[in-house]
Amino acid sequence: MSLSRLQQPCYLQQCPSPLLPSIHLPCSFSFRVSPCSQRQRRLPSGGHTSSVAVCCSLSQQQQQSQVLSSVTNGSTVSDRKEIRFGLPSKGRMAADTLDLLKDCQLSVKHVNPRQYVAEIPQLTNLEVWFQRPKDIVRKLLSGDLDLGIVGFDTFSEFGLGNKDLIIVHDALGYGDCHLSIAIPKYGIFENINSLRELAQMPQWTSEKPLRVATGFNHLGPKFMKDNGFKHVTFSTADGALEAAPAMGIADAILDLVSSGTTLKENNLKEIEGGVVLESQAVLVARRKSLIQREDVRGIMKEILERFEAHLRAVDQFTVTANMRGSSPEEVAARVLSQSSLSGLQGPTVSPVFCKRDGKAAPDFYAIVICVPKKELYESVQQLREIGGSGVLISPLTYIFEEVTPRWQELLLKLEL
Ligand SMILES: Nc1ncnc2c1ncn2[C@@H]1O[C@H](COP(=O)(O)OP(=O)(O)OP(=O)(O)O)[C@@H](O)[C@H]1O
Ligand SMILES: O=P(O)(O)OC[C@H]1O[C@H](OP(=O)(O)OP(=O)(O)O)[C@H](O)[C@@H]1O
Ligand SMILES: [Mg+2]
Repeated sequence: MSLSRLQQPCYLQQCPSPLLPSIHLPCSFSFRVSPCSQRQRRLPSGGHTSSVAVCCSLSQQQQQSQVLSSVTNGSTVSDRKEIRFGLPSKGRMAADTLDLLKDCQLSVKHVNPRQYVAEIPQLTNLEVWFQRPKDIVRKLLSGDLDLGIVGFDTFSEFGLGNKDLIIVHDALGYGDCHLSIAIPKYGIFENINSLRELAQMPQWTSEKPLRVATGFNHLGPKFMKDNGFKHVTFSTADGALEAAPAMGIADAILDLVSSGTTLKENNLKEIEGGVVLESQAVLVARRKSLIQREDVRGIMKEILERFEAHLRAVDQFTVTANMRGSSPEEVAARVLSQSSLSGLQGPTVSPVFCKRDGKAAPDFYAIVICVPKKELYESVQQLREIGGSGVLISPLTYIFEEVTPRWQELLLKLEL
């Protein structure tokens, strides 16, 4: 891997309009695209990138899409040969992402936490780039990354529904949270318990709109508009949004919730119909990379198969038990009569031979089944009821199916 051949990444910066922190719908933003290096960057065509400034009255989404498509359709996509995988550099997603890869025998070799490039020795020609989640999405759009792992919320907020981004695995099993609107429990909101009631409050007028604080400047306005809010303004901040109502800066907030503790501690409540989306970590890819490069598809398939096999296994135990019986069929029928013992594809029943009258004869049968972890005790009880003994429980690491369902779905999405 030659790092000297790597392009300097291109930063897409979102510059709040002078109106901020109060953004009125339709939001007005300006965006600047500039190379991160001081020098101008040579393009494969021999041209140079230059700063692009967009500042017009288009909606935020239209503006962002326009800038992003000029980046994507333009010339930032290099003819590099490496495959680039973006992983969260810090925050909630970082450690769990590395753990998942490790559990799938794809450990990331990362010598120094301040170094942003690493490798997965099992996957040749793959570079891991550690980036902030929102930058992973932006760099997938600009073609500077091919694959990535981010939260679905970040994917939706910064991906803007762009068709060049594909979700390859939508449930990696960590980073669970939801994006939700929350209002104070007190004052004029005391008896407001649904989004409908909030929208119908007579207090909101064009002179005095509902003020929402959010870091989700794309999803927030879209959600409120889709839900019939006419008089609403948005302000933004990088964190601690829950303070905004008590500070008198906002009436409501739209932010991520997982345990709900931050809302509770700040005297805020969620309301019926107020969930914008449910989120967890997702594996994403750039459509063009998958379509144009067989090697990207190959690596994607391997990562996806390992993820699927591991995530399918992680909630299951292997259960082995001995049962007396007259034949494998009779033992199987007894096992299948129990709701918690049907396993993934029915039980494996093997004769256990012992010596009887000088001959080897099946005396009892060993059964092997997979049971969901949360049904373990129930399964053991059912096994005992049908004559099972010597029950052994062991963890399950992978379940590889004949075909990987999400890979089949991906090929369909790619029309390949
Ligand atoms: N309670 C939670 N609050 C925020 N994010 C959560 C929560 N639970 C899970 N997540 C997930 O973690 C991600 C946030 O991670 P992190 O805080 O590192 O990123 P960020 O806030 O987008 O980055 P930055 O701090 O650089 O702005 C979210 O996008 C979401 O997918
Ligand atoms: O439901 P909970 O489990 O309480 O989690 C929700 C809180 O966590 C996040 O904030 P974070 O901790 O990232 O701090 P920040 O707001 O300063 O970014 C999020 O923005 C909420 O404030
Ligand atoms: Mg954060």
